[in-house]
Amino acid sequence: MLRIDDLVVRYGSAVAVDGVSFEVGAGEMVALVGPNGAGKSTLINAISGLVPPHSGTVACEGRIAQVPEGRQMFADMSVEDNLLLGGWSIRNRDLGEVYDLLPDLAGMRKRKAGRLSGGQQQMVAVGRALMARPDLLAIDELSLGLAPLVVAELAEHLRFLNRERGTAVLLVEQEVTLAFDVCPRALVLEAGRIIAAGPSVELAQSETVRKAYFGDLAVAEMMTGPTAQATTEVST
Ligand SMILES: Nc1ncnc2c1ncn2[C@@H]1O[C@H](COP(=O)(O)OP(=O)(O)OP(=O)(O)O)[C@@H](O)[C@H]1O
Repeated sequence: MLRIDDLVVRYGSAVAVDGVSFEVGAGEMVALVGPNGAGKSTLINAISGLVPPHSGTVACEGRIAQVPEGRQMFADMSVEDNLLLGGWSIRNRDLGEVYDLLPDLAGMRKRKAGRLSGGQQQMVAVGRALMARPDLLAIDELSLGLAPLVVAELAEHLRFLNRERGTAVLLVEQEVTLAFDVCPRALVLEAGRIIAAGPSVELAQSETVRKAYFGDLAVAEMMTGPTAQATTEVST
């Protein structure tokens, strides 16, 4: 449903995304990981149309909605008003589906968004994106600044959305373990290029990926146990 071909994004003369190509199928959950400055946010912003590409194409069969880095709540507005802003582009004022999918939001709908916890705000940010009735949810850093238990709960909500509504997810995430756990397939970006791609369980086993990008994180053991086979394709 999403197809990226040879995408290049520049900031002046600096190349932030350097010839990236990949696809996300309908209802698929794909993680985009990589070190700081790799170009993850730039790539997701280009996919959402927030930054213009220098060259290449972004083709999407359905609607994309983004959950931005840092959540970007309208702090003085209520949760409900923040949600309604998410439906603005398609004139959707029906909050029912979002409250069905994320029932906690209904309970806090009159509260000011700025007074909520980080985890609650992230849930509002996801709900706000869902108001656009997206076929693909592009999430920039779900776990940013949140406690592990809160992140685990949000991840469960994502899996539920994907299962119940078939929403595809492109998850940009610093927390590699989380990203690999939530998304069956992953892309590893470095210096604007995809340097590895494949099933998350296999990427987690890749020595190259682990050593170069995730230090000593025992991602593989956490996900699959130490005996799983490494079959990932890694290009340099
Ligand atoms: N608005 C901008 N103007 C100029 N350069 C930028 C801008 N935004 C990002 N960059 C640069 O583009 C490169 C990619 O940045 P980007 O934020 O996309 O990476 P990232 O992988 O999301 O990093 P992080 O995980 O730290 O958010 C970096 O070198 C960054 O300094």
